[in-house]
Amino acid sequence: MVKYCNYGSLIKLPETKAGKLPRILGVNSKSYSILVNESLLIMDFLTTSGHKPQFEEDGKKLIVNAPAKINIFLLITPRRPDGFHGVETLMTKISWYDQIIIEKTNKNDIELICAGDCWAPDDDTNLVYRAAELLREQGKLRHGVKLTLVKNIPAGTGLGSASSDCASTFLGINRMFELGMSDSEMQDYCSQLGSDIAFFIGEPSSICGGRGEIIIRNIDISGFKTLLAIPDVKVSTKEAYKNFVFDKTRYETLRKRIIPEISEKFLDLRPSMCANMLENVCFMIEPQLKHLKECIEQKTGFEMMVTGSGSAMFSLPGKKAVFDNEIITNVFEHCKCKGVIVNNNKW
Ligand SMILES: C[C@@](CO)(OP(=O)(O)O)[C@H](O)COP(=O)(O)OP(=O)(O)OC[C@H]1O[C@@H](n2ccc(N)nc2=O)[C@H](O)[C@@H]1O
Ligand SMILES: Nc1ncnc2c1ncn2[C@@H]1O[C@H](COP(=O)(O)OP(=O)(O)O)[C@@H](O)[C@H]1O
Repeated sequence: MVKYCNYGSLIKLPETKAGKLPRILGVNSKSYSILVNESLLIMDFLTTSGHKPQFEEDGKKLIVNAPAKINIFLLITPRRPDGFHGVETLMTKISWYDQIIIEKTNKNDIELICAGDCWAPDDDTNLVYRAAELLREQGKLRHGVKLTLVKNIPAGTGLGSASSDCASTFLGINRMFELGMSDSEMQDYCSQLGSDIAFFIGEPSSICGGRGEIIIRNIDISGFKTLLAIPDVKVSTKEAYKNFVFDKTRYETLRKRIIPEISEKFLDLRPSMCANMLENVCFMIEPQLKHLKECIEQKTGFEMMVTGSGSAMFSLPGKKAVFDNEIITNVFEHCKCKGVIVNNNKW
């Protein structure tokens, strides 16, 4: 069976034992094949992902598009008494989406189906399930609901897809069941389930503080295009924070450079606004990512930076730069990594 999708083509290999084969199985000039569970995924080295609306209706189904994010800057402060680190971050949503399809059912429970090219847990640890469960516990959701998660964005890449899926589930259930919850009510629920979930309820770009759950202010960012590198490696957020060592001098230097740059409400993003205090930890956990960054930078001339706790990286080459798809495809083929070109998300 071959399935075509924007992330690649999926060929089911029912006889194959997943653990016995290498991760990258073959490479040609436009694509490469890797083994995911028991399926062979044929990936184009470079794809583009365009803008989608937040909600789409399909008969009785509501489709919610859940955008990924990048952290333009991510400053981390020392561990707090509650075990979390403080953060100061500018997050912006991008035009690459998972989807949550919501349907009413007559059964008095929550059903979760995981579909799409990428893995997500298909049990009650999935943040899509947990959002619906929390609304049931709170007495807000009184119907049965079927939730189908179409997972296009790989987890553990710092693109926030699990968090976005969760926020989108609150938004979708609120809309479909006419619960009348305000954004701030939903953001309170989001904060109970994770640190950077509340951001996805709100505006396209925000500076967030606290452990990530406090939206300090929204910022209008002018349209941008960014090149994402999506390595075939995951980095756990928990592991990244566990290994983080606070460097006061570095924090103060970065803060002095970045904060004056973002004093205005309307911003043209520039590479000088980018910094990520988790990048070194990410490279310590997965050293091949540092080599990958160097490889892409050397071949494209674009500076790449890790988003969140990694493993994905992005480049902001500036307004006038043009991405030459053929050159980038060659670079990603050489560096054995997937690239996605995306825009800013408009909502
Ligand atoms: C690093 C960031 C940057 O935007 O994004 P991702 O890389 O995950 O996308 C976020 O801070 C991630 O937020 P989120 O993914 O919601 O993390 P959570 O589920 O709340 O936390 C997972 C674990 O990371 C640690 N953690 C998380 C946030 C924080 N401010 N300090 C921490 O020490 C805690 O050990 C926690 O148990
Ligand atoms: N809807 C979901 N999609 C993917 N992963 C999920 C989802 N819900 C819960 N998870 C869990 O969250 C982990 C990914 O979280 P995290 O590392 O913070 O992601 P990211 O770095 O991509 O933002 C997964 O390994 C998985 O255990």
